[in-house]
Amino acid sequence: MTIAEALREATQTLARVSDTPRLDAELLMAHTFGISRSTLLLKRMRDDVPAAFAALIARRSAHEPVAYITGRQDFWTLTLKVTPAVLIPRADSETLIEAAISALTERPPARILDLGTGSGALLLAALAQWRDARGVGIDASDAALAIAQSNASTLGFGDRARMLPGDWRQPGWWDALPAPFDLIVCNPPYVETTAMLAPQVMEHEPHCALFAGEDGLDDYRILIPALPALLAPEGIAILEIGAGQREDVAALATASGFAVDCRQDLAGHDRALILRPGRPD
Ligand SMILES: C[S@@+](CC[C@H](N)C(=O)[O-])C[C@H]1O[C@@H](n2cnc3c(N)ncnc32)[C@H](O)[C@@H]1O
Repeated sequence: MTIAEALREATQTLARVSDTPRLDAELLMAHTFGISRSTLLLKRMRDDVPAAFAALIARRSAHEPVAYITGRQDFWTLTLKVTPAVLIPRADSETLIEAAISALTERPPARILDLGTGSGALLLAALAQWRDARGVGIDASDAALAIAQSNASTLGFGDRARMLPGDWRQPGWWDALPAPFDLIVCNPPYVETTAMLAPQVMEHEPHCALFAGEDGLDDYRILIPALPALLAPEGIAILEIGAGQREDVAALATASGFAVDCRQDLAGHDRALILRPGRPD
């Protein structure tokens, strides 16, 4: 069997479980060879590959996400290690970095905080963007922090990034943080507990990264009132939001004294709220 034939067959198999079957098949074939997807076309089939590839296709067919199978996910300019301990960083979340760059062209941030850092995606993308900045990522999950720390070290940001345990459901959770910050980024859990998610999310990604009460707003209710104490006077906070949450989250932000802007993702959905202190609408 050639690589092209194996990919064709796998694409047909994965069409049952994936919206991107050909891409998934190519990523898993490249992973089997231990090469990048872009160099796959230059390869010839090797004897050991079909069986190993078939095992990966079986895992993907059982809804396991490609990123957990390969152990890596691209985000912004970075390739991050991921395991089932962390949410797989989504391309939509890059909207927060784009919003930060637009808002901070005149004032590069020196001190950055990432609330619920997971794999470290947002903090590390920001540190890649602003090479003189330092940052802190917090997470309630020790397993996630270990991944974030590993990503920071692998990417060479170990001396500029600190990953700290912290649970914003505990009183005084921000006392130990080295505030104030010029930029706070946060992609909190925001899915309604009753939501039906795709099996590849529901059965494999950490629920503590996803669900936030009946209306999905529990974590915003805790986090937003704490932001004024964490931000520098000219600082900004950028929060990811889910479908239909713009008005409710903006109302929480306005009630805490913020002026609020919104940035849409590439699909045209409201995705990032930009909060500036002290200038209510
Ligand atoms: C939606 S994920 C975002 C991960 C990463 N920032 C990203 O964008 O890919 C939310 C993260 O918040 C963390 N988290 C959930 N509840 C938390 C809490 N009460 N305190 C601190 N972190 C929490 C989860 O462990 C998870 O890593």
